[in-house]
Amino acid sequence: MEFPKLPLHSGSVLSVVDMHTGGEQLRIILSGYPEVKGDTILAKRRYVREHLDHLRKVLMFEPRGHYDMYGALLVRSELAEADLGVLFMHNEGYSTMCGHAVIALGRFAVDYGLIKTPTSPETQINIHCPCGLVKAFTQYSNGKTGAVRFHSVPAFVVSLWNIYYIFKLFLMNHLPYLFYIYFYNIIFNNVVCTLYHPVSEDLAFLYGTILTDGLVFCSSVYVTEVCYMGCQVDRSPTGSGVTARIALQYHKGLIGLNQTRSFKSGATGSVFTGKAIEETTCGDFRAVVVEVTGHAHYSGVASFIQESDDPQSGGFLLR
Ligand SMILES: O=C(O)[C@H]1NCC[C@@H]1O
Repeated sequence: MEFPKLPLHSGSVLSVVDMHTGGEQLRIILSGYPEVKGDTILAKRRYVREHLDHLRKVLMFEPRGHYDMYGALLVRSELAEADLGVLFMHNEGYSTMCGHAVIALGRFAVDYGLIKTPTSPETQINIHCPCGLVKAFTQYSNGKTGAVRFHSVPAFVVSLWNIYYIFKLFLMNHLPYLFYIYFYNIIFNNVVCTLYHPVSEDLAFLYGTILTDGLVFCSSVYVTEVCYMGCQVDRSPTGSGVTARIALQYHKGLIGLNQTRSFKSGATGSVFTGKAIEETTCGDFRAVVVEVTGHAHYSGVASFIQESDDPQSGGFLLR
Protein backbone atom coordinates (compact mmCIF):
# COMPACT_ATOMS: atom_id res chain seq x y z
CA MET A 1 0.00 0.00 0.00
CA GLU A 2 1.34 3.41 -0.91
CA PHE A 3 0.71 6.39 1.33
CA PRO A 4 0.49 9.91 -0.02
CA LYS A 5 3.28 12.29 0.99
CA LEU A 6 2.53 14.54 3.97
CA PRO A 7 2.35 18.25 3.21
CA LEU A 8 5.39 20.20 4.45
CA HIS A 9 5.14 21.15 8.10
CA SER A 10 5.73 24.69 9.18
CA GLY A 11 7.92 25.47 12.19
CA SER A 12 11.13 23.91 13.40
CA VAL A 13 12.01 20.26 13.04
CA LEU A 14 14.03 18.45 15.69
CA SER A 15 15.86 15.40 14.37
CA VAL A 16 17.02 12.68 16.69
CA VAL A 17 18.57 9.23 16.89
CA ASP A 18 17.19 6.99 19.63
CA MET A 19 19.35 4.39 21.37
CA HIS A 20 19.06 2.40 24.55
CA THR A 21 21.67 1.08 26.94
CA GLY A 22 20.48 -1.94 28.86
CA GLY A 23 16.91 -0.79 28.26
CA GLU A 24 17.43 2.84 29.31
CA GLN A 25 16.55 5.18 26.50
CA LEU A 26 18.77 7.90 25.09
CA ARG A 27 17.47 10.42 22.57
CA ILE A 28 20.45 12.03 20.83
CA ILE A 29 19.62 15.34 19.18
CA LEU A 30 21.03 15.60 15.66
CA SER A 31 19.65 18.98 14.57
CA GLY A 32 17.06 21.65 15.24
CA TYR A 33 18.61 23.28 18.30
CA PRO A 34 19.82 26.86 18.11
CA GLU A 35 23.44 27.64 19.06
CA VAL A 36 24.16 26.89 22.72
CA LYS A 37 26.10 29.84 24.12
CA GLY A 38 28.62 29.75 26.96
CA ASP A 39 32.40 29.58 27.35
CA THR A 40 32.41 26.39 29.41
CA ILE A 41 30.33 23.25 29.50
CA LEU A 42 28.78 24.32 32.81
CA ALA A 43 27.96 27.74 31.35
CA LYS A 44 26.30 25.99 28.39
CA ARG A 45 24.30 23.87 30.82
CA ARG A 46 23.09 27.06 32.53
CA TYR A 47 22.31 28.60 29.12
CA VAL A 48 20.04 25.77 27.96
CA ARG A 49 18.30 25.80 31.35
CA GLU A 50 17.63 29.52 31.09
CA HIS A 51 16.98 29.97 27.35
CA LEU A 52 16.14 26.68 25.65
CA ASP A 53 14.20 24.73 28.21
CA HIS A 54 11.07 24.65 26.05
CA LEU A 55 12.95 22.36 23.63
CA ARG A 56 13.82 19.92 26.40
CA LYS A 57 10.10 19.65 27.15
CA VAL A 58 9.25 19.12 23.49
CA LEU A 59 11.68 16.19 23.26
CA MET A 60 11.42 14.64 26.73
CA PHE A 61 7.71 15.05 27.54
CA GLU A 62 4.68 13.44 25.94
CA PRO A 63 3.50 13.12 23.24
CA ARG A 64 7.07 12.65 21.85
CA GLY A 65 8.66 11.29 24.99
CA HIS A 66 7.51 10.08 28.40
CA TYR A 67 8.17 10.55 32.09
CA ASP A 68 11.36 8.45 32.13
CA MET A 69 12.84 9.77 28.88
CA TYR A 70 16.50 10.77 28.73
CA GLY A 71 18.29 12.92 26.16
CA ALA A 72 21.71 14.12 25.01
CA LEU A 73 22.53 17.38 23.27
CA LEU A 74 25.97 17.48 21.66
CA VAL A 75 27.84 20.76 22.10
CA ARG A 76 31.30 22.13 21.48
CA SER A 77 33.70 21.60 24.36
CA GLU A 78 36.24 24.14 25.56
CA LEU A 79 38.75 21.34 26.24
CA ALA A 80 41.33 20.73 23.53
CA GLU A 81 41.44 16.99 24.29
CA ALA A 82 37.64 16.51 24.04
CA ASP A 83 36.18 14.92 20.89
CA LEU A 84 32.73 16.17 21.84
CA GLY A 85 30.83 17.89 24.61
CA VAL A 86 27.43 16.76 25.84
CA LEU A 87 24.57 18.08 27.93
CA PHE A 88 22.20 15.53 29.45
CA MET A 89 18.48 16.14 29.91
CA HIS A 90 15.50 14.41 31.51
CA ASN A 91 12.06 15.19 32.85
CA GLU A 92 13.25 17.71 35.46
CA GLY A 93 16.24 19.39 33.92
CA TYR A 94 19.89 18.75 33.14
CA SER A 95 22.08 16.23 34.94
CA THR A 96 25.84 16.40 35.20
CA MET A 97 26.82 12.80 34.45
CA CYS A 98 25.11 9.92 32.76
CA GLY A 99 26.88 6.60 32.31
CA HIS A 100 24.28 4.89 30.13
CA ALA A 101 24.40 7.92 27.80
CA VAL A 102 28.21 7.82 27.62
CA ILE A 103 28.04 4.14 26.65
CA ALA A 104 25.53 4.91 23.88
CA LEU A 105 27.51 7.96 22.72
CA GLY A 106 30.66 5.82 22.53
CA ARG A 107 29.02 3.87 19.69
CA PHE A 108 27.22 6.85 18.19
CA ALA A 109 30.40 8.97 17.91
CA VAL A 110 32.13 6.27 15.87
CA ASP A 111 29.11 5.22 13.77
CA TYR A 112 28.16 8.81 12.92
CA GLY A 113 31.69 9.80 11.92
CA LEU A 114 32.48 12.14 14.81
CA ILE A 115 35.76 10.27 15.13
CA LYS A 116 37.57 10.63 11.83
CA THR A 117 39.89 7.64 12.05
CA PRO A 118 38.52 4.96 14.36
CA THR A 119 41.02 2.35 15.48
CA SER A 120 40.63 -1.39 16.10
CA PRO A 121 40.11 -3.23 18.38
CA GLU A 122 39.03 -0.12 20.35
CA THR A 123 38.51 3.53 19.61
CA GLN A 124 38.95 6.13 22.35
CA ILE A 125 36.44 8.97 22.52
CA ASN A 126 36.92 11.80 24.99
CA ILE A 127 33.48 13.02 26.02
CA HIS A 128 33.26 16.27 27.94
CA CYS A 129 30.32 15.94 30.34
CA PRO A 130 29.28 18.68 32.79
CA CYS A 131 31.04 16.71 35.57
CA GLY A 132 34.33 16.61 33.63
CA LEU A 133 36.14 14.68 30.91
CA VAL A 134 35.01 11.06 30.59
CA LYS A 135 37.08 8.70 28.43
CA ALA A 136 35.05 6.13 26.50
CA PHE A 137 36.55 3.14 24.68
CA THR A 138 34.40 1.56 21.99
CA GLN A 139 35.04 -1.91 20.61
CA TYR A 140 35.47 -1.54 16.87
CA SER A 141 36.28 -4.18 14.30
CA ASN A 142 35.40 -4.72 10.64
CA GLY A 143 33.52 -1.43 10.62
CA LYS A 144 31.23 -2.47 13.50
CA THR A 145 30.99 -0.94 16.95
CA GLY A 146 30.33 -3.04 20.05
CA ALA A 147 30.61 -2.82 23.83
CA VAL A 148 31.76 0.42 25.40
CA ARG A 149 33.73 0.97 28.59
CA PHE A 150 34.35 4.37 30.15
CA HIS A 151 36.60 5.86 32.81
CA SER A 152 34.66 8.00 35.25
CA VAL A 153 35.68 11.31 36.72
CA PRO A 154 37.09 10.87 40.25
CA ALA A 155 34.43 9.36 42.54
CA PHE A 156 34.63 9.72 46.27
CA VAL A 157 32.84 9.03 49.51
CA VAL A 158 30.85 10.74 51.19
CA SER A 159 29.87 12.68 48.15
CA LEU A 160 30.29 11.88 44.47
CA TRP A 161 30.46 13.90 41.30
CA ASN A 162 26.96 12.81 40.93
CA ILE A 163 25.72 12.42 44.45
CA TYR A 164 23.86 9.28 45.37
CA TYR A 165 22.33 7.84 48.49
CA ILE A 166 22.73 4.07 48.57
CA PHE A 167 20.32 1.89 50.51
CA LYS A 168 20.64 -1.79 51.31
CA LEU A 169 17.16 -3.19 51.38
CA PHE A 170 17.55 -6.84 50.46
CA LEU A 171 15.24 -6.38 47.54
CA MET A 172 13.77 -9.02 45.35
CA ASN A 173 14.00 -8.60 41.59
CA HIS A 174 11.31 -6.79 39.66
CA LEU A 175 9.41 -4.98 42.36
CA PRO A 176 6.48 -2.95 41.10
CA TYR A 177 7.39 0.35 39.52
CA LEU A 178 5.18 2.19 42.01
CA PHE A 179 7.22 0.81 44.91
CA TYR A 180 10.31 2.62 43.64
CA ILE A 181 8.42 5.85 43.18
CA TYR A 182 7.05 5.54 46.72
CA PHE A 183 10.49 4.80 48.19
CA TYR A 184 12.11 7.60 46.26
CA ASN A 185 9.55 10.09 47.57
CA ILE A 186 10.18 9.03 51.16
CA ILE A 187 13.94 9.50 50.76
CA PHE A 188 13.85 12.78 48.89
CA ASN A 189 11.30 14.31 51.20
CA ASN A 190 13.05 13.27 54.40
CA VAL A 191 16.79 13.38 53.83
CA VAL A 192 18.07 16.83 54.64
CA CYS A 193 21.72 17.77 54.40
CA THR A 194 23.96 20.43 52.94
CA LEU A 195 26.08 19.20 50.08
CA TYR A 196 29.46 20.55 49.12
CA HIS A 197 31.52 19.82 46.03
CA PRO A 198 35.23 20.77 45.87
CA VAL A 199 35.18 21.69 42.17
CA SER A 200 31.94 23.53 41.43
CA GLU A 201 28.72 24.46 43.16
CA ASP A 202 26.89 23.31 40.03
CA LEU A 203 27.86 19.73 40.95
CA ALA A 204 26.73 19.84 44.59
CA PHE A 205 23.28 18.30 44.52
CA LEU A 206 21.74 14.99 45.43
CA TYR A 207 21.47 13.12 42.16
CA GLY A 208 19.73 9.92 43.10
CA THR A 209 19.00 7.08 45.42
CA ILE A 210 20.06 3.48 44.84
CA LEU A 211 18.27 0.53 46.35
CA THR A 212 20.56 -2.48 46.53
CA ASP A 213 20.25 -6.15 47.36
CA GLY A 214 22.91 -5.73 50.03
CA LEU A 215 25.31 -8.31 48.57
CA VAL A 216 28.48 -6.35 49.21
CA PHE A 217 30.69 -9.19 50.45
CA CYS A 218 30.44 -11.59 47.53
CA SER A 219 31.17 -11.10 43.87
CA SER A 220 27.93 -12.53 42.52
CA VAL A 221 25.66 -10.46 40.32
CA TYR A 222 24.09 -7.58 42.18
CA VAL A 223 20.68 -6.12 41.84
CA THR A 224 20.76 -2.38 41.57
CA GLU A 225 17.74 -0.14 41.49
CA VAL A 226 17.95 3.53 40.96
CA CYS A 227 15.25 6.10 41.42
CA TYR A 228 16.87 9.29 40.38
CA MET A 229 16.04 12.93 39.87
CA GLY A 230 12.44 13.59 39.09
CA CYS A 231 11.64 10.17 40.44
CA GLN A 232 12.50 8.39 37.21
CA VAL A 233 13.42 4.74 37.39
CA ASP A 234 16.52 3.79 35.41
CA ARG A 235 16.06 0.68 33.26
CA SER A 236 19.81 0.09 33.13
CA PRO A 237 22.13 -0.63 36.09
CA THR A 238 23.07 3.09 35.90
CA GLY A 239 26.63 3.96 34.93
CA SER A 240 27.04 6.72 37.48
CA GLY A 241 25.36 4.54 40.12
CA VAL A 242 27.82 1.71 39.43
CA THR A 243 30.60 4.29 39.76
CA ALA A 244 29.21 5.33 43.14
CA ARG A 245 28.88 1.76 44.39
CA ILE A 246 32.40 0.79 43.32
CA ALA A 247 33.79 3.95 44.98
CA LEU A 248 31.95 3.06 48.18
CA GLN A 249 33.08 -0.57 48.16
CA TYR A 250 36.67 0.49 47.50
CA HIS A 251 36.47 3.06 50.28
CA LYS A 252 35.24 0.36 52.69
CA GLY A 253 38.04 -2.02 51.64
CA LEU A 254 35.61 -4.57 50.20
CA ILE A 255 37.32 -4.58 46.80
CA GLY A 256 40.77 -3.77 45.48
CA LEU A 257 41.94 -2.13 42.28
CA ASN A 258 40.94 -3.96 39.08
CA GLN A 259 38.52 -6.28 40.84
CA THR A 260 35.48 -6.52 38.58
CA ARG A 261 31.96 -6.54 39.96
CA SER A 262 28.74 -7.04 38.00
CA PHE A 263 25.62 -4.98 38.52
CA LYS A 264 22.23 -6.10 37.33
CA SER A 265 19.28 -3.78 36.88
CA GLY A 266 16.37 -4.85 39.05
CA ALA A 267 14.09 -3.24 36.48
CA THR A 268 15.15 -5.10 33.33
CA GLY A 269 17.93 -7.54 34.25
CA SER A 270 20.51 -5.81 32.04
CA VAL A 271 24.09 -5.88 33.34
CA PHE A 272 27.02 -3.46 33.60
CA THR A 273 30.39 -4.32 35.07
CA GLY A 274 32.55 -1.97 37.09
CA LYS A 275 35.97 -1.83 38.72
CA ALA A 276 38.16 0.75 40.41
CA ILE A 277 41.20 1.29 38.22
CA GLU A 278 43.17 4.10 39.80
CA GLU A 279 43.46 5.99 43.06
CA THR A 280 43.32 9.74 42.76
CA THR A 281 42.06 12.80 44.61
CA CYS A 282 39.32 15.36 44.18
CA GLY A 283 39.97 18.45 46.28
CA ASP A 284 40.79 17.05 49.72
CA PHE A 285 38.93 13.81 49.09
CA ARG A 286 40.60 10.48 48.37
CA ALA A 287 38.92 9.27 45.20
CA VAL A 288 39.01 6.52 42.60
CA VAL A 289 38.56 6.42 38.84
CA VAL A 290 36.03 3.72 37.99
CA GLU A 291 35.73 1.81 34.73
CA VAL A 292 32.18 0.85 33.73
CA THR A 293 31.31 -1.42 30.78
CA GLY A 294 27.99 -1.95 29.01
CA HIS A 295 26.23 -2.37 25.66
CA ALA A 296 24.04 0.11 23.79
CA HIS A 297 21.79 -0.41 20.76
CA TYR A 298 20.01 1.76 18.20
CA SER A 299 16.23 1.83 18.37
CA GLY A 300 15.13 4.55 15.96
CA VAL A 301 15.56 7.73 13.97
CA ALA A 302 12.91 10.44 14.04
CA SER A 303 12.03 14.01 13.09
CA PHE A 304 9.73 15.78 15.52
CA ILE A 305 7.55 18.75 14.69
CA GLN A 306 5.25 21.15 16.52
CA GLU A 307 2.12 22.23 14.71
CA SER A 308 1.28 25.84 15.44
CA ASP A 309 -2.37 25.06 16.26
CA ASP A 310 -1.55 22.17 18.63
CA PRO A 311 -2.31 23.28 22.22
CA GLN A 312 -0.20 20.40 23.57
CA SER A 313 2.75 20.84 21.25
CA GLY A 314 4.99 22.08 24.07
CA GLY A 315 4.71 18.74 25.87
CA PHE A 316 3.05 17.44 29.03
CA LEU A 317 3.71 14.70 31.56
CA LEU A 318 1.43 11.99 32.85
CA ARG A 319 2.22 9.49 35.61
O1 LIG B 1 23.64 5.57 33.67
C1 LIG B 1 23.52 6.62 34.27
O2 LIG B 1 24.43 7.14 34.92
C2 LIG B 1 22.22 7.35 34.17
N1 LIG B 1 21.08 6.66 33.65
C3 LIG B 1 19.95 7.53 33.86
C4 LIG B 1 20.33 8.38 35.04
C5 LIG B 1 21.81 8.27 35.22
O3 LIG B 1 22.41 9.49 34.98
